[in-house]
Amino acid sequence: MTTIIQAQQLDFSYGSHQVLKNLTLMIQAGEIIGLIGENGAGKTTLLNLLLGVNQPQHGQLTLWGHQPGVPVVQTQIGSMLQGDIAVQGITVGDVLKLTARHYPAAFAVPTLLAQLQLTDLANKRLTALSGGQLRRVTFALALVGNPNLLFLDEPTVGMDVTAQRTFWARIAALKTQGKTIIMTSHYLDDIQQVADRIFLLRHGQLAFQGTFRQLQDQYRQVEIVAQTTLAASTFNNLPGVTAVDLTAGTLHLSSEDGDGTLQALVPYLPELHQIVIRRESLADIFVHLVRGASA
Ligand SMILES: Nc1ncnc2c1ncn2[C@@H]1O[C@H](COP(=O)(O)OP(=O)(O)OP(=O)(O)O)[C@@H](O)[C@H]1O
Repeated sequence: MTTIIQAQQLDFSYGSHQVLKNLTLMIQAGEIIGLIGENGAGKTTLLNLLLGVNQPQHGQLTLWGHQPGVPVVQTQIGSMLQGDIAVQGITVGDVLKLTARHYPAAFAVPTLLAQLQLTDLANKRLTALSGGQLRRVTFALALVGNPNLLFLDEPTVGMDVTAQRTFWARIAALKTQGKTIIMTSHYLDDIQQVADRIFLLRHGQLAFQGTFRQLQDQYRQVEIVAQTTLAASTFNNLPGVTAVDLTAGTLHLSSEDGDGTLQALVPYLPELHQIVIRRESLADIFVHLVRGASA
């Protein structure tokens, strides 16, 4: 495996506000990394360090063994940041052609436009695009250079359902081509589906890095859902139960001891119907982690 990104003990502050603390991470070629965390956790700040927009005050950061921001690195990176694109009076086709010139192995613009279903917008000026159309064009700008490494910050925000499907199909294709992708998103179901590894930033520190399966194993939460006429208080003190929600006859139990909770539920089975037991999703675990951190 080829290591593309290596960061050791990175610290970054805006003035006296320390945003990233002691970050150490390594990313291999071909990985899709889901970078998640609450608003303000430091995700965009980390992407900006990787792009060389800002420099860490402490620690080492290299991409392909080079400093961030140097030309040999930049020509291998495509990025789609939040509020990225300076809207100008030029057309979609022209801005893509201009961007493509900076890359040694760029795509032919008409081909890329067709793949991303943007051909109809080719002659439109950027100023005439809707918010969602502008996001789709920004994704095209990230891809046009045929880069090996992509930074995508909240890429699907504002995209309609069709555009999101085109986006995810493209991500799947990029993965089979061995591209490396670091993506932030608050749509955790999507991250759970696509990411090889998840990096969870909490208050500027990496609270977790690993596969979703490893995260599930670490936080052995299960969710038990059932229909019942029993009161919520029946379940509060059962072994392992960490949360009880009973709304309109539907019970949701979170448990950190699935076996223990299920055994304790046996006496209540006659009054529990349509029982479903499932391991928690990334979104569920995220809420527990964030709640735990602020408790
Ligand atoms: N240019 C800046 N100057 C000063 N502080 C900043 C600047 N940019 C970001 N911050 C602060 O740094 C912290 C991390 O911000 P960052 O944008 O990295 O968070 P994020 O995880 O990307 O959040 P979100 O999910 O809301 O996009 C926040 O407290 C933010 O207020």
